Amino acid sequence: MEKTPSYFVTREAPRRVHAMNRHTRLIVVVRDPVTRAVSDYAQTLSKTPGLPSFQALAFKNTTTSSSSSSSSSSSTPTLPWGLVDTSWSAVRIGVYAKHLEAWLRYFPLRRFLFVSGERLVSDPAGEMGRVQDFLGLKRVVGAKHFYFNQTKGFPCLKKPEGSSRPRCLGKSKGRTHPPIPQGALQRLREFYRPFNLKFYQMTGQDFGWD
Ligand SMILES: Nc1ncnc2c1ncn2[C@@H]1O[C@H](COP(=O)(O)OS(=O)(=O)O)[C@@H](OP(=O)(O)O)[C@H]1O
Repeated sequence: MEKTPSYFVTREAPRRVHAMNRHTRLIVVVRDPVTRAVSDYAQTLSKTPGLPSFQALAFKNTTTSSSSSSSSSSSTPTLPWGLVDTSWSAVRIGVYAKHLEAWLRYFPLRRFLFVSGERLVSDPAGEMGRVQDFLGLKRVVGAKHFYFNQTKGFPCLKKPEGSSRPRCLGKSKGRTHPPIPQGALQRLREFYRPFNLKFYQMTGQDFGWD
């Protein structure tokens, strides 16, 4: 088993994984692409003080007002958040339908399991049940292995193997997200909507992100 999030969005990865073993089972954890973009930004921000704002990176030609500087009153006003900048990786990675398209050229859909990032938090045992079934394993990990840690705000493991103490994921998982203007989030939501719908169609699963 290997976990490398960037495989999903790396052009050469499907061909190489297929060449290595065409029977490979592929598990993809996906969450709302808007929240994912903010999470990605929060991670970069924690390592890069002075990083431009989320909206400066997510949109091309950002203006903060809907009135353009154009002297012509008949000209179309500039949209507050401009065009979404798909060259920014935090935005690009969330276009799941595009990435999946590349993988489906090499692997049939039955080789994939799509895990909902939201349900992994709200119902970790349920999602882990699906993972075990998909891998053809006996259901060993279940509800009794998890508890909700109020301080962390996430589920944690009761007792990992070889330890008598509970264990949560590290500080870099489940960070507080910086505040982002509502309008910017709304604009991104609109941008992702058609891609999300395509992704639901491709996978036969509705992740409920809209
Ligand atoms: N149990 C539990 N504990 C803590 N965090 C949890 C858990 N389950 C899922 N998550 C979510 O995992 C997000 C971080 O995972 P990443 O995919 O960014 O990890 S990685 O950097 O790719 O390894 C992290 O995203 P952020 O909340 O944005 O930090 C969490 O929301």
